[in-house]
Amino acid sequence: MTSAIALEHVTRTFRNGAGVFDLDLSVHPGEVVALVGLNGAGKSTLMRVMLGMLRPHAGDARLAGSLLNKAPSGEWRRVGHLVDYPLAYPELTAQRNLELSARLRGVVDVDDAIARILSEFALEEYAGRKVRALSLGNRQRVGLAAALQHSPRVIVLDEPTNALDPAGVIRLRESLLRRAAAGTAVLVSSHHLDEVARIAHRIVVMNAGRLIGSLDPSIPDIEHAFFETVRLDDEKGAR
Ligand SMILES: Nc1ncnc2c1ncn2[C@@H]1O[C@H](COP(=O)(O)OP(=O)(O)OP(=O)(O)O)[C@@H](O)[C@H]1O
Repeated sequence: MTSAIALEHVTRTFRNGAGVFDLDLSVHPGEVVALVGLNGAGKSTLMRVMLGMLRPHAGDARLAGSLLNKAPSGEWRRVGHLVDYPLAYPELTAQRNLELSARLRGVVDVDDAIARILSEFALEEYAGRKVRALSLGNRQRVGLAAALQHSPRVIVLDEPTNALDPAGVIRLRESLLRRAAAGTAVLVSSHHLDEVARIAHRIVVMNAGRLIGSLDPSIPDIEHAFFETVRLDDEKGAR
């Protein structure tokens, strides 16, 4: 099966020597892959390379089998992502922001898509408010709504539960599980190990810019397994 999105031997470093090194990672349609790692491990950098926001120094990034710079625009329209900050114009209302982002993605029935996503993320009462006047969590909900309203076939979310309240976390979990069950490929990073264990088919561990192994989401003490994996890798590096 062609990967929905993939990195092959990707390296991208920064001037200070940090970055990501020789990464291989594929996410297939219908699969939820969680990316976990300590602060600075390289999760956001990996996602930025995967989305074409950073050009790799070595290796290839692919979308639906095509190199990113050759992927048809129709494939890009089927990508939904939230990396870094929610992409919203603060002076416009939540509704207007969703409308603009839906049009950019070629959504046909914009009103219908917005009504659905507002309900999915319980944003109806905030639709008419300017984004700058929303709470952090509600701004995050608007960012997620903008990333998901066009029913993407590939979803990449960097720490999407940041600032969400428990109800928001549950809504997002249900949304991602439903989308994956319908064939969408999902890559999500998080520091909440128990939460990702609930939704991920695979949990991939990053440390110091490398992928160092995977964790079985069904194991009982996922936090212990995570720290043990990182500790063993650090010990190897120190030898
Ligand atoms: N633009 C940049 N210039 C220099 N170094 C950078 C840049 N972006 C990231 N880095 C470095 O690359 C490494 C990986 O950062 P990255 O943000 O990908 O980690 P992360 O796993 O997403 O961390 P966190 O969990 O804190 O969000 C870090 O050491 C970071 O300081």
